[in-house]
Amino acid sequence: MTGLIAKDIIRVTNLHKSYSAGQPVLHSISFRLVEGECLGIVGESGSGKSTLARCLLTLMNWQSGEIQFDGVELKGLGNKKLFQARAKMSAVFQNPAAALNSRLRILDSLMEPLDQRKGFIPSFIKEQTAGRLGMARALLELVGLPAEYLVKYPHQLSGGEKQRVTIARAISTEPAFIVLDEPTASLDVTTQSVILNLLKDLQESLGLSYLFISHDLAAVHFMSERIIVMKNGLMLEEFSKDQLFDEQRHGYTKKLLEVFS
Ligand SMILES: Nc1ncnc2c1ncn2[C@@H]1O[C@H](COP(=O)(O)OP(=O)(O)OP(=O)(O)O)[C@@H](O)[C@H]1O
Repeated sequence: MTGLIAKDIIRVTNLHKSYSAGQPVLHSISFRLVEGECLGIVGESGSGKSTLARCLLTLMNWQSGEIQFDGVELKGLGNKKLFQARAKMSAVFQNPAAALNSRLRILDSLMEPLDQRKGFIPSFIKEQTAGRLGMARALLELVGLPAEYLVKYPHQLSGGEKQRVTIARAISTEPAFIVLDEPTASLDVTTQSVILNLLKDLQESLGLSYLFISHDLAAVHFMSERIIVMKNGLMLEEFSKDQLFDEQRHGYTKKLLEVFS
């Protein structure tokens, strides 16, 4: 990236959010996420990470502040523009079992986003004449699953395999950015590390932009170039990966470091 000015994919300015009449759960949140980077957000349970993710994905409203996505202010967008913005975002959540319809074969769950965008072929699929089945095979191959899995149902897959499918689905439309909200929290330790490595490899090979959310500082440090620490809806600090162990880190960050595995 030397010599090039990276483009902002997300620019959040002074974001405030509260649920109904309750206490604010996000206070004055401001940050940017640039194209091709992984920005990590870490904080204990209840710090507001998922609320922030849901605002960015336009799954909920916020009271004040701006969220620009790819240069477009998201608040107040009409249906058509909102649909266009959402088509350029995707997400992988904690529980892959809930993300896959138990009555659909993997082929149909995997292809849901592409089925809605007839004629779109992701540029990373080399065989441009592959057809629906060919694209599905290529997507599974990208996440290390064999083509036989296309005819299986979710209950026939392990948690890690299911999460591979949701990752393949999330990248299938070549989104401008992907929210990864605790994508390994429901997996055993070995599978967590395999999935994190897969996500990192995909980011590097396809130039993906990630917002990676976790309560696990070690995972955030592994995945991210920059890290934001949140507590009680506030951004306590933001720093680059190599500054995590600096003496000047906030006491709360140092506490999170104590459980660094
Ligand atoms: N739908 C809701 N209605 C009211 N309050 C909510 C709602 N969702 C979350 N909250 C509250 O907002 C605060 C932030 O929750 P949020 O889920 O964003 O935190 P988090 O950091 O993602 O936590 P976790 O790591 O446990 O998922 C919490 O106090 C939570 O109780």
